[in-house]
Amino acid sequence: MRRFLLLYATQKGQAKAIAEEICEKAFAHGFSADLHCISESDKYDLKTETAPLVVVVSTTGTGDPPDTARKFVKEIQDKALPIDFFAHLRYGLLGLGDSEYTYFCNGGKIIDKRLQELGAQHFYDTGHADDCIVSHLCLIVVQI
Ligand SMILES: Cc1cc2nc3c(=O)[nH]c(=O)nc-3n(C[C@H](O)[C@H](O)[C@H](O)COP(=O)(O)O)c2cc1C
Repeated sequence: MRRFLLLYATQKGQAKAIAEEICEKAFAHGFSADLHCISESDKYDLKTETAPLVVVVSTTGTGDPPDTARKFVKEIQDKALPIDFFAHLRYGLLGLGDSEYTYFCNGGKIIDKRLQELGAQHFYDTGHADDCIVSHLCLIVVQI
């Protein structure tokens, strides 16, 4: 089976649930995911990772990454890191958020921007999932 690393950063559990679903769906397609919370830095090492990386990250507060991603974000924001630090990484990122907030999906955007600055490359376009759309769809369904 082809392996990939799947990290999630969640405040209330949604990003974890989505990551678990990705894991199941990927398995059915012949991929095996190493699934970890982004805070479990002893379980993965992006400096040496050769497999594709998938990150699912929500937003909390006023455009902040989840608390579980704070240490990770602090580490990758280290100005001393060389611009090719993550040049070996291929990744896809899904940001979760709600467009009712000013800083839509900003937790994901912060991580995405920094991974790019450090040389990582997308293997798939970044997605921004919007709670607001789901709420509107629920309202429409209720009214039918
Ligand atoms: C207190 C709070 C603050 C939030 N702030 C933002 C925000 O600034 N920008 C945004 O796009 N979404 C924001 N959201 C929406 C969440 O990112 C969204 O509901 C997401 O699906 C939650 O995922 P999680 O359960 O993995 O944390 C906020 C939600 C809560 C409860």
